[in-house]
Parts: sequence; C-alpha cells; structure tokens
Amino acid sequence: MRYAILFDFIKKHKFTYLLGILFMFLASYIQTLFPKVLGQTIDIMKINGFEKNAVFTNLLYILMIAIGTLIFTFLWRIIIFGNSRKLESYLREKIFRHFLILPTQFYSQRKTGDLLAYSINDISAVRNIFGPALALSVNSIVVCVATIFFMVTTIDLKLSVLTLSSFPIIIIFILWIGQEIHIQFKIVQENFAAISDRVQENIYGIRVIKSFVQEDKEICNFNQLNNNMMDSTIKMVRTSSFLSPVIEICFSFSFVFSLIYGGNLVLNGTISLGDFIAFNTYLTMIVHPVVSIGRIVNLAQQGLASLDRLIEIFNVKPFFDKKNSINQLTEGNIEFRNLSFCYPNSTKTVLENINLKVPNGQTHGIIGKTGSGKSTLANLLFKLYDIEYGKIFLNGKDINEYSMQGIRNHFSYVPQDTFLFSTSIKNNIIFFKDIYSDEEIEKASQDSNIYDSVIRFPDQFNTLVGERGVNLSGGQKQRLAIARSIIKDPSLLILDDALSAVDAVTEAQILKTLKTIRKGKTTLIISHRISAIADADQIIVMENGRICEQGNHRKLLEKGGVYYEIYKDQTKDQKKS
Ligand SMILES: Nc1ncnc2c1ncn2[C@@H]1O[C@H](COP(=O)(O)OP(=O)(O)OP(=O)(O)O)[C@@H](O)[C@H]1O
Repeated sequence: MRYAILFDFIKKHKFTYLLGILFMFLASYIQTLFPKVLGQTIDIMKINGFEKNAVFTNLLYILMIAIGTLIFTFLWRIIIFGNSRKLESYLREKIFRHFLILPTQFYSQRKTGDLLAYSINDISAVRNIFGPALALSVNSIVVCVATIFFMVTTIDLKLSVLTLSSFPIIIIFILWIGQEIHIQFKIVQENFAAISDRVQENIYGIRVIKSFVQEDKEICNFNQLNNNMMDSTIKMVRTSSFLSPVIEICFSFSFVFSLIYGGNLVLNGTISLGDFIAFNTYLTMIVHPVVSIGRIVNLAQQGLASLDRLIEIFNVKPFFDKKNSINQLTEGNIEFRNLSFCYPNSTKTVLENINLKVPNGQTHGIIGKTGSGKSTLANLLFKLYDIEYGKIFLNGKDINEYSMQGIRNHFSYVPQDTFLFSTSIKNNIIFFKDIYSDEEIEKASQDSNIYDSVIRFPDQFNTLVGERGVNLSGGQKQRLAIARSIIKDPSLLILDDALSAVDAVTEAQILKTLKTIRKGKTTLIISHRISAIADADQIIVMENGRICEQGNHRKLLEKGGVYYEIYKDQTKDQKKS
C-alpha cells in the first residue's frame, strides 16, 4: 500500500492519537458554548433590576469554559505534537536505514544534497500534517459544525443561511489554491535540494576550488540556485497569500448581512439582543477556523508533496540476500567465466569476455590503462552490481549464492579514493568494532607502515583525523585504509591503486610485509606501477575491458607485449633520474 509506512506508525500509536483527538474535540466544543452563555447573560442584564445570581452563575460557566479549554488544549498539544515528533524521528530512522541498504547504483544516480533534503526538509513537512495540520483540522471541523449548529438551531435559520452563503465559494477557492501549492512546493523542495547539494559539494571540494581560484564562479553558480529557490518560494507564498484575504473578504460580507438582516430581526422582535450578540460572536468565532482551512491546505499540500518524494525513495528496492545464502567465505578461490559487464543505465561494455582463475593463497596483480576496467572487476566481487548466474564463482559456488554480509565480512577492499570517518585513528582502523585488542591495532598499523606516523601525533591512536581525514597526508590516509583492511585478516584482500600516494621505499616495505601476512590468503593488487605488482604470482594486463596478457613478471617481459611497453616506459624515467 502506498502510505503503508505511515499507517504502520499510526496503528502503533492509535490510542494516543484517539485520546489526543478526543481532547481536541472537547477543547474546541467547549469554546463554542461561550457565545450562547454570553448572549443569555446580556439578555438577563438588559432587564431592569436583573437577577444577580443568574448573572453570577453565567459568569461561573464562562470561567469553567475558559478553564476546560485550557486543560484540554494543554493535553492534546502534549499528545498530538509529541506524536508528530515521534513520527519525525521514526521516518528519519526508516529513511536512514533504507539509505544504508539501497544498492550502490542508487547512489550513482542521486546527489548527496538531494538525499539530505529528504532526511530533513521532507520529513519535517510530513510531520506538519500530523501536528499542526491535524490540530487545526479537528479544531476547524468541530468549531464550524458546532457553531453552525447553534446558529441554526438556537438563533435563526434564515439569518444563518444568508450570512454563511459565501462558504461554498471559500471552499472551492481553497481546494483550487491547494492544488497549486502542492505543485509549487515540490519545485521549492527540488530547489532546496539543489542548494544543499551545491553547499555540500563546495565545502567538500573547497581545496580544489581555492587552488583553481574558482570562488567567484562558484558564488555566481550558487547565487543562481539561490535565486531559483527565492523565486519558487516567492511564487508559492504569493499563491498562498491569496487565501486569507479572500476568506476575510467573504467574511466581511457575512458580517454586513448579519448587521443589516440580524439588526432588523432584533428591531422587529424575532430574536433578542442577546441572540444577536451571540450570533455575531459565533460568526467571529468561525472566522479563525475557516481562515485556518487555508493554513491546513497549505501544510497538508506541502506535507503530501514531501510524502510523495519520500515514498518515491522508499519504493526503490533495497538489496536483500536470498534465503539460505552462504555466509562463510574462509577461502579466496575466485573464478570469472566469460564475464561481460555494462553499468546500469549505460550501453558501454566495460568488461568483455573475462576468463580468469585466482586460486586461494595467490597474489595477482592487475595493470592496465586508465578506464580499462580494473576497478570494475574488483567491484563486482563485492556484489556492488547485479551479476547473472554462471559468471563469477567463489570457492566453486556462484557469487549469487553468497550473502552480501558474508562477502563483505570475509573480503576487504581498499579503494582508490580513501574514505576516512571524522573520528580517531583507532576508530578508523577498527571501524567502530570493539573486537580488536590494542596489540592487534598496533600490529595492523605496523604492517601498513603507518605506526611511526601515528605515534608521532600527540594523541597517537586517539588523534582525530578531521572530516574525511583532512588532517592527514594522502599517503597516511592510504596506509590507514590499508590498516583497516588487513586487521580483518580477510580471505580476499584487494588493493585498488591503494599505494599510489606512498613513496617507493614505503611501497616496497608494505608489499614485503603483505607477502608475509597474506601467506595462504588471496590478494589482488591493482596498480599503474609495475613495482607494486612485479612480485605477484600472476599479472593480468587489461586493455579496453579485456584481458590482453597474463603471466608472471618474467614471462610477460619475455613476451615483449603491452606489459613490456609499460615496463619500458616506467624504467626509462628511473634510468634518466
Ligand atoms: N558507476 C559507473 N557507471 C557507468 N560507468 C562507469 C561507472 N564506473 C566506471 N565506469 C566506466 O567504466 C570504465 C572502467 O572503469 P574502471 O574504474 O573500472 O577503470 P580502471 O581500469 O579501474 O581505471 P583507473 O585505472 O583510472 O582506475 C570506464 O570507462 C568508466 O568510465
């Protein structure tokens, strides 16, 4: 069901909602008793030598009405607004959970700022439906129905019909404006998402912007988005600003009819002066709820527009493992059989006819021109994209038989663009898993050659790395990411150009250590540098998504093909220096 996510929440909180609505009903209904009591009091006081006791009793009623309204209003506000805040937190948790289980390809098509807008603005707009909009609706319905009922039954039917004749016009107008607001609010939200995306991207890329002196251009781009946001908001405000004045004009006519026709009824004795005052008080009382209909429509349409956006996200199918999928992957035997691959929403074949066996315990190096498909090959081993059956085998079984969790628990991947969390070095190594001892953390950092750098920091392993590791050098970030991967002692370790920012000596040291600690386990080293893979058991050379050469360093040099050319190119520079 489309709104299932909301119904689940409402079902869970139905008793508090019912109680809150009951209190709202009582608070609103009690208010509508006031005009009649006021009218009666005036009629009593009109008579010479009026009964003081009767007036006193009526004043007591008025006081009780005020106290009752206060108590019930206090109670419903706590319950209903409390529930709306719970709903906000519930939706935020749901969307965050959903974001984490969505397939990787979802993130290739969405921008971060847009996703932030969902988590903040849209959820808050949905909350408004179940907070202020709900409260105003109940109040408006109860006050309008009760007031009209009292006007018609206790005062005068004709006078009521005449003064309320503008109501249908108001309702039609509100419904028409509501549709416009719905459309315009969606545009406002999209513009907000674009702004938040731009701010996020600029802050993230501030160093690049500064180094290319792009500040003015970026400010100009931002101003354009900001103006779009302002224009769309002003357009929406302009549309919604019609609501109140139109409603108020309609009411002015009602008051004119009431004064002319109602005044005549008093003069010819059809209704009393008290009734006339009560009628006008009813009319005054109804103005606020009817004007509120405009606000309710505003809030509801904004909330519904946001709800549509949220549901669109919730409808994106997350990845789920199939039943009985395998969790254990203690060995790293890998086989690609006739694998060809295109990225979703792309027609370009990125990998073509890949046939490759990596037996457990071996180290394979992968080299090739940029864009030749090396990272894609590695990504597919992590089930980042759907792969048909019969193409990739892990320990003799199809990759689709394994659970996502199983693969990611037993395999480790150090990507090209290292990502560090804004926390301590230690947390970045253990990745918030308190299962590693201090000795294991130190060992992993020694093996990845980052230990000496860490202990030179005043706070050592507790040093905060800053957002995305801004306080560390490129090489330090890479080595920290390697430490994070090797502490898991995975059955398959993939280093994707993960040594590109370290110097040749450090690279050699890390590779030497890896050789020891990775004995009996599979390692794939993707690199542009021959030095990083020369020692591998097998080297795969890729070109345009195909494996063009395969063998060990010596054999490939003897062959005098692509690998030999790369080797020649790289050693030529060394010889010169
Ligand atoms: N998410 C994606 N969607 C569509 N195409 C992609 C995506 N990621 C990569 N590609 C394309 O796939 C091809 C192979 O990319 P890949 O990253 O695997 O190359 P690579 O050999 O690792 O390159 P490099 O050495 O520069 O890292 C490239 O043409 C690239 O543009």
